[in-house]
Amino acid sequence: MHAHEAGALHAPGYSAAPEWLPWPADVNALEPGLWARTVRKDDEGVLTVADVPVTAIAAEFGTAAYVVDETDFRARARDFREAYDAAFAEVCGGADVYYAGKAFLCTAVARWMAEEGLHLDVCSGGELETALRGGMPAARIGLHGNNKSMAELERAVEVGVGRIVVDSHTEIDRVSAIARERGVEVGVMVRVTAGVEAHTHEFIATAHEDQKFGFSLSTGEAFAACERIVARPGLRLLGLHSHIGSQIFETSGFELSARRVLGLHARVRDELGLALPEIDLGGGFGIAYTTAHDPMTPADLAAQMAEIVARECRGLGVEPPRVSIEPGRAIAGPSTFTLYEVGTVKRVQVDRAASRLYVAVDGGMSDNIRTALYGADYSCTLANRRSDAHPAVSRVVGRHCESGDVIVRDEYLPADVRPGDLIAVPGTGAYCRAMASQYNHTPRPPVVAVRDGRARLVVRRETVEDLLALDVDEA
Ligand SMILES: Cc1ncc(COP(=O)(O)O)c(C=O)c1O
Ligand SMILES: N[C@@H](CCCC[NH3+])C(=O)O
Repeated sequence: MHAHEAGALHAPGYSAAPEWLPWPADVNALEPGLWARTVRKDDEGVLTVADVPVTAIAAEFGTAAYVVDETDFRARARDFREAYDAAFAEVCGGADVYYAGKAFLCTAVARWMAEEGLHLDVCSGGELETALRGGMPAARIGLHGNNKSMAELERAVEVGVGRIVVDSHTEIDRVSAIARERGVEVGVMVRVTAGVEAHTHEFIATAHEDQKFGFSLSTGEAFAACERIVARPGLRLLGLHSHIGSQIFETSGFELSARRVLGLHARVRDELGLALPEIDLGGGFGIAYTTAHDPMTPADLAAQMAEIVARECRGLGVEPPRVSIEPGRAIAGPSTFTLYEVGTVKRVQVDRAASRLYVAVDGGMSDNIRTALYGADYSCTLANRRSDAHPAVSRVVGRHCESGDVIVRDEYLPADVRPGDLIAVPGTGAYCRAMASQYNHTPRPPVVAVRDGRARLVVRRETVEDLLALDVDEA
């Protein structure tokens, strides 16, 4: 609602809440489907994770803090691995799940993924080193990126990553040169732009034609890339790769991209005489940030995708290659909430009929840029007590020097929310710590992993000393 609309007529019961946000039956209750699996509220209304109260987490580690339910993170990874392996068993002997580390990666997470039997998709030298330090076997790592540096490519070949997903003709030549110099053979996949308009935010769609990723299928570039790889020494073409975008809820986009990419797979067989052993259908599976989202389970997704691949392969008369996928958000996202402390509360009149509570917390766009960047919606709850106050339309904002510094645009909080209260925002495991900045010289929050009644740091809080450590003092 804008100021110039202040004179508009409003129906009785009008409030500043958007239509999709339902009036809460109990403003203290946790919305099912938004929280990690060991998260509850105790009798006093205190949020707990794996039986550890957030009041204790705040006291020990401070706020703002990302709190990850390790059991949940691991279980989601395992659910994907088992569901895809089972669904694709008869189609192509099983499937591999590459956790997309860009969603959130630290040494501990790399270790969890190695232990849970997943593969890992990295997209930079930094992610590669983190994966290795976490004990992920190099053979289970895939390297992505539209502009990998020579140093990154050399390191990837040196440690023997399982695959490099090539994104340009220049890169094909670079990897070939590195392989030849080292006298090794490098497995590569071709990133294919399948020309699919994924139904998601423009900034996170990646398979339409007019963007930077991959080789276009429709112009013949993708086939040309395959020909080039086959002709270059030191390269082994493993297969084709397509990723259509992120936060996607329907399988129709995957169906279209699978059909097109498998069409190219058939052409490579027919014209180059090569039965490529693999295909990767990417990640992008959506999660529930609010009650407006209704994601599919990994089992349903896997079953639908297995049916799509089997049908398309039958139609093309090709032997189904081994399938892999790359979920990031769907594994990391729901496992984590961000814990903040309230600093100030303001009631702001949005027009003649309605007001909104502006609840300012000790974080903001530096620890969650997604609201400002994509217009993402989040939910939240009062985490340190229960309240009998009536629900008030609220907006959780940060402490940065921007009016767009919003974390949760629309939510009901108890009207008596006050300084010193704790607020928890679920669904912040993906692309929050990973995209965190030090804007306004704000040290980045720690990541606290909780499991079996014990909380521990897996990423410590940044300090002002960390921030200053990069400055070159010319005094
Ligand atoms: C190549 C590739 N694979 C996997 C992912 C993971 O996407 P998501 O976190 O939406 O599953 C991305 C990011 O969108 C990506 O670019
Ligand atoms: N960072 C984006 C998704 C892009 C994924 C990387 N290809 C998000 O927060 O939704």
